[in-house]
Amino acid sequence: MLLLFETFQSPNGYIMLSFLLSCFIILCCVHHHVTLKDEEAIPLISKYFNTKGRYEEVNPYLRQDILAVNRSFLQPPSSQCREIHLTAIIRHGTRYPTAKNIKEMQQLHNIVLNNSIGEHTWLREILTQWTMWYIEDMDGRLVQKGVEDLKHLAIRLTRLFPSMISEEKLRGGLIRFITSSKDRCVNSTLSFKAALTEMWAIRDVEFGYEVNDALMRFFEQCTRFVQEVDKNQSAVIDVQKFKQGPEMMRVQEKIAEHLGIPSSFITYDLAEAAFFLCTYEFAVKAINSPWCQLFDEDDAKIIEYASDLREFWKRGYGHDINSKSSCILFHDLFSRLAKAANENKLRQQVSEAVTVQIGHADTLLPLLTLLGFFKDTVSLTSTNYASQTQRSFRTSHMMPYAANFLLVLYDCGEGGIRLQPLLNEKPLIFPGLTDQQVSMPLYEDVRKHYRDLLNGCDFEAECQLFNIPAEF
Ligand SMILES: O=P(O)(O)O[C@H]1[C@H](OP(=O)(O)O)[C@@H](OP(=O)(O)O)[C@H](O)[C@@H](O)[C@H]1OP(=O)(O)O
Repeated sequence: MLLLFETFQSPNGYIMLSFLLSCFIILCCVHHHVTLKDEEAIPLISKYFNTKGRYEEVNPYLRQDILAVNRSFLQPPSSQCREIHLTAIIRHGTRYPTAKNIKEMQQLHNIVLNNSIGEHTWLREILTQWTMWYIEDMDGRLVQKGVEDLKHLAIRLTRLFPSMISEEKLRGGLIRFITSSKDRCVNSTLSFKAALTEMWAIRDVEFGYEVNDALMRFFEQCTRFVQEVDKNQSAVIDVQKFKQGPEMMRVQEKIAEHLGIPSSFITYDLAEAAFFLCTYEFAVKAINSPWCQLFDEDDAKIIEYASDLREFWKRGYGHDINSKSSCILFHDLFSRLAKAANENKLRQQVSEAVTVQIGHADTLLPLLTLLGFFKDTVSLTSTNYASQTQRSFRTSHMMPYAANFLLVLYDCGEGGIRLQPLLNEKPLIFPGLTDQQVSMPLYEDVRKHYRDLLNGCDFEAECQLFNIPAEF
């Protein structure tokens, strides 16, 4: 220490010390700038992006390491537990806006560019320099980020469940892929499979997939849902009322003020289009777009609620048929669990170890609702926004791009057969199941809990237009 002190006492020592000090300061600045830059890249309102949100905002630890996993979440009750079946129902990855939304974006941008409307504010000046690059042909197609979303998810799931999603099981034909026919889902399926074949350098075998819209797009085939909800404006009357209500009117006025445009020009749809431009510029291009400057946190929470209100009444607890339209997927899931449990009981190889099903937010939300997840004590309505700020039914937390609902069946030996649900790689507790202590209840207890659905929930009966109660 004395020698070191003496060294720095010398003229050369001072030069060395100042050099080391300046290196340290530069490194701190670079680190701070990089961190700041990273933070600056993330819109402050990104946690309110509903189904237009990135997966990384639901699991922020992935921003530092996209392949990070936390096996401690799995918590099997004992070391005897081994996985015997895994079903993963996954929403496609990041996509372009739909044609419907692109039209609204174009309409908004044309108003911003029209010098004969209102006057120019500094933000409007910036937005007139922004190039409208979305075209209707994009129409919801998967983007490169969406390919990466599914590849990274596939790799994380092999790390979380190495005995299930494995080269041996893939080569053994024990992993099955089912997808919606939509381009974004098919390409998400191909991305998930490509991650596995690339990781294991499998070039000699092609692994197929099944297109099954009856399962993955059941909402289109449930006649009663289509007639009574999807095509029935009165089924979402609360959404319409909220869109015309005081909270949204204020958001639209603030957007108009920011743009120097008369508020009469900024309808709900154009306000939503501005919000979507912010979400897509971030999700697709990782840009904190000037469009995001049109909203503060309060505005974003209001627009988030409007979207949740729509999903609640169209895909969630608002109408019973919303969840009953997913009966076909529910029975498909539980019949596969029953088959795996039986094969395991007979000491046979489980013929379908892993099932990967790729669909939409509209696939997952009704199923989660049918199972009772994320249910609030009070319905979301057009008049209780203020009291619903802590609601469970919040698609920004549930349903980002690449959202995934997993059901993992375990054989725990003397601990019995157990079933663990996970959403977005985090464990869920089956709602209303008595033994809340374990995150992994007995499979039989889960079946007892859902026995009414298992014995009923008949898709044909539920979805026929004149729904005659089953007992007749
Ligand atoms: O508001 P858009 O047109 O984006 O709505 C899409 C759905 O997107 P989401 O509301 O879930 O963000 C899209 O669901 P996705 O999971 O496939 O992205 C759905 O397939 C599409 O038909 C649009 O739903 P809509 O209810 O028909 O507007």
